[in-house]
Amino acid sequence: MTYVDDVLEELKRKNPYEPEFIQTATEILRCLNVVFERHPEFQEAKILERFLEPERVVMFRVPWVDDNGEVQVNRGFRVQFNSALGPYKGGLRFHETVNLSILKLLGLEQILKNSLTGMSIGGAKGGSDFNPKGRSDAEVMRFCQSFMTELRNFIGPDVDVPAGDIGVGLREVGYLFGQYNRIANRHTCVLTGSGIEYGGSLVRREATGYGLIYILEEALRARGEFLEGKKIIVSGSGNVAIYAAEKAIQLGATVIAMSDSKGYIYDENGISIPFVKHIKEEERKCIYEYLNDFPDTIYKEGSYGLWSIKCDIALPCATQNELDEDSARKLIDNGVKYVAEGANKPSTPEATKLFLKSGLMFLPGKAANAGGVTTSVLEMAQRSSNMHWSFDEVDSRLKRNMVEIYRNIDKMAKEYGFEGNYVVGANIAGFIKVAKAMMAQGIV
Ligand SMILES: NC(=O)C1=CN([C@@H]2O[C@H](COP(=O)(O)OP(=O)(O)OC[C@H]3O[C@@H](n4cnc5c(N)ncnc54)[C@H](OP(=O)(O)O)[C@@H]3O)[C@@H](O)[C@H]2O)C=CC1
Ligand SMILES: N=C(CCC(=O)O)C(=O)O
Repeated sequence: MTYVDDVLEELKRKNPYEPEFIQTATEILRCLNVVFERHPEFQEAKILERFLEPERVVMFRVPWVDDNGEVQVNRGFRVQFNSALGPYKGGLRFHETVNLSILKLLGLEQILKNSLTGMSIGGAKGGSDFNPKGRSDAEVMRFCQSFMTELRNFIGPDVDVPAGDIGVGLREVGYLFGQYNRIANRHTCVLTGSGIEYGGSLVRREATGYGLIYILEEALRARGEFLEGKKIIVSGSGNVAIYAAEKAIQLGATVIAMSDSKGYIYDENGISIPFVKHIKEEERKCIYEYLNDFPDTIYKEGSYGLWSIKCDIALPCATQNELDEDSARKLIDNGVKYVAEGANKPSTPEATKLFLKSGLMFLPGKAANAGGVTTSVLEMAQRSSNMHWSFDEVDSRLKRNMVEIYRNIDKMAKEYGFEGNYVVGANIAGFIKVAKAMMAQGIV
């Protein structure tokens, strides 16, 4: 048994009811054995034991009243995982599946993702089991106001700066922002992904999706390949999926399928992103509505079948564990050459293992979807300096950062003898920077 094996066994014992957290911790730790061979000092200082224990977890009651006058009660969380590199930074997720295990998975991933950006930000994640889908604007507002009334005790520009994630878009960030300003009486950068008119940054809405394509484009370029003419399937049709599809099409690819939680649409000639935007961003409806304007499009219920469509590139942009081993096998058998994760941990460990074994180019989410948090930090920089950069200025900084992330994980993978394995490259590159910061700051 290695040091990592011992730590993992103890982690499973201490967290017996957190399968999602253990799943992602296992993947990360399996990449780190080689690090501890070169850095025995990390083991002496118990860096790994401290890295895997959140610095703080808050859980709180969120009472609110629905449009029928009925009292509702939800549960809110903020997992402030690691601040060795700077103030906590990470999204808020509103979805009925939210629980501590999933938020610790996301928080652990966020530490490494934020480290890979090269920016001075720690890792956190939060949210609630509240599902905004089907709720009126007034109900979403009342929920957000109640949620922020409690969360504001734990966040701040130099402490913890949340942002959006599943179920938390421009509308939700606006209500959260308004409530914070009202009760804290401070107009400060306490949330990113805000509206442009009240201090938000251009490109933040597009950033995760655009950044995914920028890092994919760099990986293709390194192989003498281009997006031009490639057929792409994208899971999800939310913020990340829409803007990944938009940028891929701008660069000459064809997006032939997209999904939501109810089903997927497929058109070999290409999906109209402006119409998907209209359905999802403006009307907040199901992707099935796409057939109203494009009746020849194929629609299938259930998002799972999406992965059986033949494509060159697969971009899972919906949610964790949406792409399992069977789906990975279908993609590989159909000749997929590139997989880049827009979502957080969308590929199961078995699917990831199969992708890596098959030799295709696989970019893990902690590197590939870091464009969102990168641009969140650009938003913080603009707000603190009361500047407002142009779209092109922010977009070029985003692109540069995604290229840098790719080069860093590629270099680290080679340095540790795992050339082309970007899961190892990302986990080692992200971890070493955090570990060195933790060593420098003593036993805290
Ligand atoms: N927003 C951001 O800044 C970032 C987000 N991410 C990650 O990207 C992913 C998508 O987030 P985002 O686009 O912001 O979220 P959105 O809420 O905007 O969109 C989520 C999309 O995924 C679909 N979806 C949600 N749950 C499931 C499910 N269980 N099965 C199938 N489809 C599902 C939704 O379908 P439906 O419309 O039917 O609900 C929707 O199309 C998440 O993993 C998130 O953590 C990563 C980095 C940054
Ligand atoms: N949801 C996000 C965005 C986090 C942020 O912009 O602070 C993520 O990186 O998963």
